[in-house]
Amino acid sequence: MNYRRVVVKLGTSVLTSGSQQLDKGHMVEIARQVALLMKQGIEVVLCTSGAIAAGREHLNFPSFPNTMANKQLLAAVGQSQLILAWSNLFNLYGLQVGQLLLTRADLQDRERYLNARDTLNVLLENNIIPIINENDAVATNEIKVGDNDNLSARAALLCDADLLILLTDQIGLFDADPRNNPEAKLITEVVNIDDSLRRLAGGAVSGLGTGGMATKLEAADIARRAGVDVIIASGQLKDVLLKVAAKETVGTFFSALENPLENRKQWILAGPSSQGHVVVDKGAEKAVTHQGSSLLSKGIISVEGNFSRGATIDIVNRFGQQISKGMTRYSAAALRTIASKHSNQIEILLGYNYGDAVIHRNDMVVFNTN
Ligand SMILES: Nc1ncnc2c1ncn2[C@@H]1O[C@H](COP(=O)(O)OP(=O)(O)O)[C@@H](O)[C@H]1O
Ligand SMILES: N[C@@H](CCC(=O)OP(=O)(O)O)C(=O)O
Repeated sequence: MNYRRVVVKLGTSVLTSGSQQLDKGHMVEIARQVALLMKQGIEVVLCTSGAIAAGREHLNFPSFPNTMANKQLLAAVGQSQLILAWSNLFNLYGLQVGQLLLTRADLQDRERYLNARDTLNVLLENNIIPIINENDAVATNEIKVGDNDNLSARAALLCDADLLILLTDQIGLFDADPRNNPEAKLITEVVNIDDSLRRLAGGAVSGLGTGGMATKLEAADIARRAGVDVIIASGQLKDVLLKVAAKETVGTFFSALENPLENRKQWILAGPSSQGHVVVDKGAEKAVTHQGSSLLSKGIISVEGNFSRGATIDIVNRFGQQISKGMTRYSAAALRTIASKHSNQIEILLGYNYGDAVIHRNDMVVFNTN
């Protein structure tokens, strides 16, 4: 099957070609490839980093202290330069762009999530290239997605893409960080994203980038669970986007999972940030991860955070590993009262009952932790 709708994420490392400023020569090369994909009938969404780098360049590399306010200043200055550059470069190919600046708060609220989805769709239907970045100028840590790898995966879900291409400064994911390990080997295909793979990706981050390969794996995990193929490849590889569209083997490929999560679970995975967590015992861990069960109060050992009923929380095992994320039917205070108690005690202990399941199976996403 040919790709129909593609999200392309460009890291700072690609936009600057490893320098301290935007490499417009390289950006025009990306614009050329996108224009050719569109001629082939493939719709393209760009998720572009580089606002902060562009801000530094535009202000002639000021020696500001590295505070949140100064980063927001750089992003505010740089984002306008970045979108101007993209707009001018796409105009060379007769194409128009539309800008979407998002934060986690926009994805957290289901209604705003659906609004962002409508905007993306209407831009694409009108042959306008959506250009997405995090709204760094207004985002505080609490409402940030935080890195554009995760943001691009969420964009892929929002617009129902069938492919996410993460372009970076390496030719793909290696079995060790190639910067410190010359023996590192390229992994051409990933079948399972598990803890042993995450350990390979824990390493360094290039010059101005955020997150390294760890955030690319998080992004790949979110996207493929929603039925989106993912490729990590080099932004410097000649005709990289055309090669991907022609199904040539490039970089590291993650095939979409065969049974993608339904829309509601995709949103649980990609939308709200977790407000807290419950630690569960061995039996509950097994029931949730291997038996397709809901989480019951009996298996809860402890509760962290101060969340309300309906909040999204993590389920964590005794070793601190996250095994699941879902929507709780009980507040943190209520859970502290009913933790480790049998479901038939809920009404007696609380004076009300929202059901036996603390997190119902239909409201939870389970992770692979091997
Ligand atoms: N296993 C790995 N394979 C490839 N790169 C890795 C790995 N572990 C860490 N890295 C680092 O991740 C960097 C890319 O991430 P990042 O700097 O955030 O780029 P971008 O700006 O493209 O998002 C690479 O330059 C590399 O040093
Ligand atoms: N939103 C930020 C980029 C954050 C980010 O994830 O950077 P990168 O790892 O280079 O993709 C910016 O525009 O500078």
